[in-house]
Amino acid sequence: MDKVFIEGLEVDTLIGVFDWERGIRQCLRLDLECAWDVQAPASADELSRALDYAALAARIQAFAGEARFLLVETFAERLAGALMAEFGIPWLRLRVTKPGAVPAAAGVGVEIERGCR
Ligand SMILES: Nc1nc2c(c(=O)[nH]1)N=C([C@H](O)[C@@H](O)CO)CN2
Repeated sequence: MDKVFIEGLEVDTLIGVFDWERGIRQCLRLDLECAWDVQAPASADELSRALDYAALAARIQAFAGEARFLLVETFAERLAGALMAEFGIPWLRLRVTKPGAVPAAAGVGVEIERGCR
């Protein structure tokens, strides 16, 4: 299966369950893999047939800018749904890391897979 991916995309968003988290913005780090045929855009050498990773990244930044979720689970689910619907992605794996949440850990978060390969 071919994939288009974005690795280590950092976004600022309002996220967290505690009162002190509702008044600040925090960084999330996103790793995204999307099933997408690479042969067709490669044979035509045309961006219009490719899954445009720059457009994906811009949409993710806009989503994070408006989001106000409590849980990283909710952030991941809603973002995955939006990207699949808007870009026609049949399958994706999305990992959302909240780097500062547990100081003794390099990162904590969730990873989800949605759709069919
Ligand atoms: N499974 C989760 N556990 C926790 C979350 C979360 O979003 N999903 N969030 C918090 C707090 O917001 C924490 O990140 C503050 O440091 C705790 N556990």
